[in-house]
Amino acid sequence: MAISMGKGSVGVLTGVFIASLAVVVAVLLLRTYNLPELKVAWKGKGAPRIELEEDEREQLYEALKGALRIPTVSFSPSEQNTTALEEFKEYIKSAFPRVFNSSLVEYELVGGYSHLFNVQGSDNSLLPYMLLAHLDVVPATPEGWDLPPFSGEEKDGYIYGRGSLDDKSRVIGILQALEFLFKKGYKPRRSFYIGLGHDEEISGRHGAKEIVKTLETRNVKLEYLLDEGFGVLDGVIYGTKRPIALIGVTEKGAITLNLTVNSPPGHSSMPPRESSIGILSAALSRLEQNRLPNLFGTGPEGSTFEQLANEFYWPLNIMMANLWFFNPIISRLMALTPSGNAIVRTTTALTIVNGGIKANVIPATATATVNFRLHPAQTVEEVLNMVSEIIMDERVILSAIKAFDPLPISPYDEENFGYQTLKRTITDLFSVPVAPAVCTVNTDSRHFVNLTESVYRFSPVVMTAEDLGRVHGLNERISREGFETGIQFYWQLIQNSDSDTVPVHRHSEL
Ligand SMILES: CCCCCCCC/C=C\CCCCCCCC(=O)N[C@@H](CCC(N)=O)C(=O)O
Ligand SMILES: [Zn+2]
Ligand SMILES: [Zn+2]
Repeated sequence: MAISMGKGSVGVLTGVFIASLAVVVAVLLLRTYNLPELKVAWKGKGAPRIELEEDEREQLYEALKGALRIPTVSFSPSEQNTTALEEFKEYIKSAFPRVFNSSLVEYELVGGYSHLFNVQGSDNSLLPYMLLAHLDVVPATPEGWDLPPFSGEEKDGYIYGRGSLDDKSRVIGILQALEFLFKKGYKPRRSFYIGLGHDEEISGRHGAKEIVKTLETRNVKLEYLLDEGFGVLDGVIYGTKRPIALIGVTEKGAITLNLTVNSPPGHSSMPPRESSIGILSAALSRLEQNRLPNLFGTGPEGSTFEQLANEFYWPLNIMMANLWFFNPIISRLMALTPSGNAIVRTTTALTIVNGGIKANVIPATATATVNFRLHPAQTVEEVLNMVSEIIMDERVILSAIKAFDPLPISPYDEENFGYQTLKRTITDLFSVPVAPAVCTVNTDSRHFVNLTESVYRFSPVVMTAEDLGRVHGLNERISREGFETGIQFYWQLIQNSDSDTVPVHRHSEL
């Protein structure tokens, strides 16, 4: 039976369609332009800036350069340069005499080479907080560097060296800020700890974990903890109008999975139809081709982009403010770049492969290692199940040598003392918007979740995409100005943390 419509019905349908479209557009625009301003001004005064004399300024650069010259390299989980770790102990003692000799500081060595400082405040009713950093670095050879990686040399206003970003500038920055504070007669009201791990680059088992055990035996609870993170990102997030500070409120989980295939060895002149290397390669290829699902918006990354919506150029601002509508497009766009892809899903990285001993021998065994970084909405168990389904071959033996779930999401509401104190200090110093984010790499802070629910990751420096490539890469360096600003940050954060109340915003002035 044919359905016929009169001219009138068509007109009504068109009218309904146009009205619906208008409603959708109105909602999109309202949500975009009614977003609260990112608040960047605060009630009351924050800590004033440090005023440095010229000799003090030189002293802080020299302190960093000296630290960069000590090659505290973590080569592998079982090999560290312990001579350098010993030297580093003596170095910080001589570079920061006020910190080590103050009657307000209890200092102890933990796990052989890690350092724990307890700075006594005057008000025991306030929970202490903790600043965490690590003094070990990944290896570096001089090839490809403009200046040798362990020379601490300077060029065009930049101090070069392995660790100048990750993470010796924070180690030295925190100690230097405290040294200056003591020099000016500062006495903290709130107690705090400084923890300097010596094996973060190889999991923190003997450093950060031992610090945690030490504090746990003393029943210590923390108001908040701050460790390394991405910092103030300039031009890194596509489509943003100005630099953005991201505070890591969680970090991705991780699995290191070994794959092994055994098959009968033999002469290469009579190869089997399938060899251990062939079976393994097919499994690896399936893993790389079948990425785990795009989960954009199911973890705190949705909040990051919604909170930052006003910071994007048109039309991205409308899309970010309305993820309920544009999620399918944004999630696909994000997956196009490696850094965006790391945010939207559990990533799969093939990192080690081994097999074969001689050109005319069919090997008995082939092995590989795959490193997964887990999206906050997934667990180790779920990912391992998905991986087995993708490989679908019982000849491939799977064994997880390291696995942990994504870290809990730390609070970032207006009542949280740690988050708001950090946010205030960042906005006072850098005058940029601040948003919560997922940290896509792992840090020592993950060992501290039993001591506080408020674990944050933020490094006080402006980073471009090029700078991010220098972390663990070539020509790692920090500008003189960037380093000094970082010290300002800790100088102010320590004083702002003395407050017993949560900082309160007032309307944006930027
Ligand atoms: C005065 C202060 C100046 C501050 C300057 C700080 C500059 C830092 C800028 C960026 C740092 C980026 C942070 C990178 C963290 C990388 C962490 C990492 O690689 N973790 C490993 C952990 C490995 C493990 N075994 O656990 C990883 O995720 O693989
Ligand atoms: Zn680091
Ligand atoms: Zn590192």
